[in-house]
Amino acid sequence: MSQSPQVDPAKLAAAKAAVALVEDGMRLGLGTGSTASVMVRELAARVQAEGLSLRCAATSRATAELAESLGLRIESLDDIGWLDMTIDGADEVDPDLHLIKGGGAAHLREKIVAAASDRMVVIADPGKVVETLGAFPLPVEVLEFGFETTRKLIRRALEGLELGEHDILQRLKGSDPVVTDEGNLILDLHLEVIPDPSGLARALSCIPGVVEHGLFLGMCDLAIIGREDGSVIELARNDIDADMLAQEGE
Ligand SMILES: O=C[C@H](O)[C@H](O)[C@H](O)COP(=O)(O)O
Repeated sequence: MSQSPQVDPAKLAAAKAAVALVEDGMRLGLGTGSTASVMVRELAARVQAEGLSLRCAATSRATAELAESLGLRIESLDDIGWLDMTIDGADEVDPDLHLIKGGGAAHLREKIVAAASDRMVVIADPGKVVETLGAFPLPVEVLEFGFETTRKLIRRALEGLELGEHDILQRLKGSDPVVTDEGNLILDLHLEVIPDPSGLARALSCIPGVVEHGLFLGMCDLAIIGREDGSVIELARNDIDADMLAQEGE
């Protein structure tokens, strides 16, 4: 159940700090991705050591499989009903704690789980902290039906927001399309910068073939940024000094 020796010390520091927030009896959402996996391992170790009684919902099949392999029991979100806290990773975190998520194609389930939680705690390394969202391509989960039409409608929406011409690329694994846990496809929007995340989120949500986009706005309550030396910085909204964190990440 211990972490592998290669685990990133910054991710481990963030994961440990988040797991320290877990209390006996809590209902927890477990995120997806490499940082969330480190957290799931830390959580399983704490549960085993302290005999904590938790109810856990997973944000992906991969997380459910990992958690169960470590002895954590996973229940459906609907059976649990509501969660005290979700701990998840992110691809980008801005000074308002707005996020880009979905680098692992799990943002749809992640958003549903986060929305059903009293508190969303994000764990990340300093490289995820940005002044403005958008360098990480924004994942958008879309239906297979009318896939190219949806891509055109997204392009039109970007033009309407004066975001100009940008690559909107289908996510592939090798030469095969990435298919999400819900059986949908992913388009990655290479925007470089998103000056108005709320406007873009609204525009994308209006497109019928869009199932969910990876902008998490106003959902994150606390970001725990791990550092290589094992310490962490905890950020509430408007607390982020991206330059300082970037220097520490070098
Ligand atoms: O779809 C995946 C999730 O949103 C992940 O939480 C996000 O991509 C961060 O993953 P990682 O911790 O591997 O960088």
